[in-house]
Amino acid sequence: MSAAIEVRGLRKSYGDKLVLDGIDLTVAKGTIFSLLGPNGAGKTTAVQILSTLSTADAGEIRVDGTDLHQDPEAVRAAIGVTGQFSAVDGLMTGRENLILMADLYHLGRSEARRRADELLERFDLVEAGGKMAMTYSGGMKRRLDLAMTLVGRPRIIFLDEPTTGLDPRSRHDMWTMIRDLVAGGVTVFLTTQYLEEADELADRIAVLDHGRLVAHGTAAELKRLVPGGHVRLRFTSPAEFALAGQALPTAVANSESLVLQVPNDGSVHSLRDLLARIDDASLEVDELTVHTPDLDDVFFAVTGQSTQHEAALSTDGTTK
Ligand SMILES: Nc1ncnc2c1ncn2[C@@H]1O[C@H](COP(=O)(O)OP(=O)(O)OP(=O)(O)O)[C@@H](O)[C@H]1O
Repeated sequence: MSAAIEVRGLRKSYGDKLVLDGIDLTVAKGTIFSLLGPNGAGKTTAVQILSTLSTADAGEIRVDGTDLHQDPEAVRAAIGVTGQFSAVDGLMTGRENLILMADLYHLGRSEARRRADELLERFDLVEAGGKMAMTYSGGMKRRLDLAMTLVGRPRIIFLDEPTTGLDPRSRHDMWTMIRDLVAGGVTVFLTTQYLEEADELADRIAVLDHGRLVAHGTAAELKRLVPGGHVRLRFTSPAEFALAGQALPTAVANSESLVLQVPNDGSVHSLRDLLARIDDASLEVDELTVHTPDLDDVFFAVTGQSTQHEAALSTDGTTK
């Protein structure tokens, strides 16, 4: 069985700026693949090339078994793209937007209406279907946008940052819809800046940084790339902090924040052991938190960038 997407040696520059520097990737049919990277890493450029909207400088690309250079039309017929910029016309109702899209696929009048109603139902837009799209919330617009992408029944869908700017509730709704799509046999190529999103959804993840894939694998494989977890102990008194440093010699100390990071795998056994040592030394710990490696750690390890900015955005839901 051939892969849904196969890319070898993909390169792209804008002027003298090298944006994609020899990318290789394979996306299996019926899976969610996530291309993860910070702002400006080249994610949108990759999606634009794979979806025929832009051309590569070099590289071999097969989408749905078709060589993209030889037959871009066949590729276009197999894919759907939902980008950061919506195809939704705000002056038309949701239903009219869907019917217009169905007309572009020459579905015929009654089939177009039937398909529009089916998609309104599926994306929880039945009530909103008769209202102008400009009155929709951000989450509703994204759902309509995705519904419009599905009118042509694509086998492969490119979702470019589908939840950027959505509040946490709408983001979770979108995740459910993406999972449902894949359960129906569709392949999803998802770009995101949110580690949590890739962790939740993706079967495989590739991390793009400065035009190169710096890591790839399942979320679990990526997490294994970084050293094990730790327990973070925070103290209020510098004297107590110094004593703790002596009692726990393997800890990494930050004397400014009075924090010790003690290597620990987070198991009950090793936590009990650590608590016993804290007790034996009669240490007054102000705060104790257990930290197991997550994709944030991987991201930091492979790109050298902190994701605190993205993490903050992913919880408050504001736009990037
Ligand atoms: N048409 C263009 N002309 C010139 N430079 C471009 C063009 N499109 C993108 N770039 C540059 O290429 C780099 C990668 O951009 P791209 O939009 O692919 O990144 P991204 O990972 O999708 O970022 P974001 O998360 O901000 O969307 C950026 O430095 C950008 O300024």
